[in-house]
Amino acid sequence: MSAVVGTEILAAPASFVPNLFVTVLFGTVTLLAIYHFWFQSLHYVKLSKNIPGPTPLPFVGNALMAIGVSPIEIMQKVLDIHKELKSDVAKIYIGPKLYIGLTDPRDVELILGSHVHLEKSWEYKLFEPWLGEGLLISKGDKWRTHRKMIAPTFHSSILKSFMPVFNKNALSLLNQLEKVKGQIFDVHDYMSGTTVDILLETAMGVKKTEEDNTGFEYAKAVMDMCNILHLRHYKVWLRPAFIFKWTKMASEQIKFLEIIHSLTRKVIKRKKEDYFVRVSAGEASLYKEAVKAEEANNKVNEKTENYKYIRDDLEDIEENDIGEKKRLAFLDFMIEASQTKGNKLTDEEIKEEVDTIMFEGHDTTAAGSSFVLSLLGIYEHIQNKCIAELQEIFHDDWHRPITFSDTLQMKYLERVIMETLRLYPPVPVISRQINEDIKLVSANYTVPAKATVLISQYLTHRHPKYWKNPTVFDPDNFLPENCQERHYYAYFPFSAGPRSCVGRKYAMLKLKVILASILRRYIIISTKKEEDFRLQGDIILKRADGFCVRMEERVLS
Ligand code: HEM
Repeated sequence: MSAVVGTEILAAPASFVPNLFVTVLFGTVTLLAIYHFWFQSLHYVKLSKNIPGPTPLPFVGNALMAIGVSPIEIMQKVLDIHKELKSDVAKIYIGPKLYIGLTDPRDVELILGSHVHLEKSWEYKLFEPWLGEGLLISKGDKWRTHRKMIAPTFHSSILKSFMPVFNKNALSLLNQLEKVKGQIFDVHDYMSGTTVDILLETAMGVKKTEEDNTGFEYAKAVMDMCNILHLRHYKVWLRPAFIFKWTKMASEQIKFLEIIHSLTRKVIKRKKEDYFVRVSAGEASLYKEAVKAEEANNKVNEKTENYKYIRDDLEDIEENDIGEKKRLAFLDFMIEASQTKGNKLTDEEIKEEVDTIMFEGHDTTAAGSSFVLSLLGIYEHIQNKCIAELQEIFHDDWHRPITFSDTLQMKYLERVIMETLRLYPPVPVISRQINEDIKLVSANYTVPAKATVLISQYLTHRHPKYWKNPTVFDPDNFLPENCQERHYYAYFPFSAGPRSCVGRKYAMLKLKVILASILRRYIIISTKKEEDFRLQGDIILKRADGFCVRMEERVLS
């Protein structure tokens, strides 16, 4: 009896297992089929069906291609996919989220030139613990009002007054470089520290003390933060906060943000103290005059806006310049604005904008100048042309401070910088959230609402249809006669249109002073060829192999 019972008991699971297996299999297939039909019925999926791209898997899309891939490899992987697809429009899915890459300038213009597609994509949200809702990320009215306040604080009339600070810091940089003369070293470390110091003294109006090493520490923390954000961008499983918080990176992020924010807090505190000292000494507020000047300026802009196609709001501000002396530098303006009755600028908003300007203003120029030096070290004939131009400008007075009008004569150096930013754009990709369908120009495709558009300066700047020898470093690409016929959106290292970089004139001026100062003192020699550069696009484009150069004293004949 017991044996029979035992047999019955044992026999039951044997027939039950296949049933369970079939049920689970059937259930899974049904769920997949429902998901598939639901997914295929989505507006953005239907509309983007014919756009080429790697085949996505259900649920995860193409996200798995990031598994085990290092930050250096991911850039190469994306470039390989682009090469394989041979298309100016390409799609990729991360889970159910659709990303569309555009490389043709005519399509790029539809996005960047528009006053509608201004919203940054979700990926920028990962910056929020660092930059809050600063200008880079904010949207709607907040972005518009802050942009109107901040853009004029980088106007040429203010930039001219920064020349002594640029010169002083360039000299201090030369003295630091003296210590590594004749050795192979990573020039990026020096460019980072110097650009932070310059930003603090110009845009923030805070003097650095000799023993202060915050510039270097800050720059290092920014680089480490960028590494984390980049990893979270492409390893999408690290995106959700509830997963990220259990990783080692989360505790590191807290440490890096403390270094970054303690500098910005210190800067704002010092500046506020200065302000109250000035006010208690009975000095008049410069803010009201500055606002009056800006309002008059904006009225002129409103009048022109109706009939003039505006490519870039900064151009407009330049054209309608008034009130040379009335403008205030960035942080002076923000502090004065916050203290003026009726102004709604809060302390938190000031902090967000200071963090944004400090980040955008230093890492980009540090990378840009390091690429210029690497390239000049490789192409000796181009470096010699720069020297010939500098000799024309400075004649026998080779060591005197550089003036604003000298920089206007540095046409060849300007072309070298522009060509460097073409091949190695410090911001290699930008993205936008699309909220309505956009019919493209380059091909018969529509970017559907809800897609995220990726626009890569790196790829468009090397587009063979728009550049003669796309991968050859040739500053003559920017001779006026060679620019005339080229599409305006074939080159946009500073982005373009209403959301373009507010600091681009500042950046160009600073780069000219720093680079001309280095070239006057040193011969630059690179230890590697361009094809040996190992690029890493972690938010800001860098050389993963380091920006290694050697500098020797220049003896002029
Ligand atoms: C070579 C140097 C620089 C390059 C290549 C560069 C590039 C860019 C690019 C591509 C954008 C658009 C980013 C996006 O849409 O995601 C941008 C935005 C911005 N940049 Fe720069 N930048 C440089 C220097 C600077 C400097 C020196 C400052 C300030 C001192 C600055 C401040 C900003 C700000 C505040 C924005 C956000 C503008 C907005 O969304 O309205 N940048 N920059």
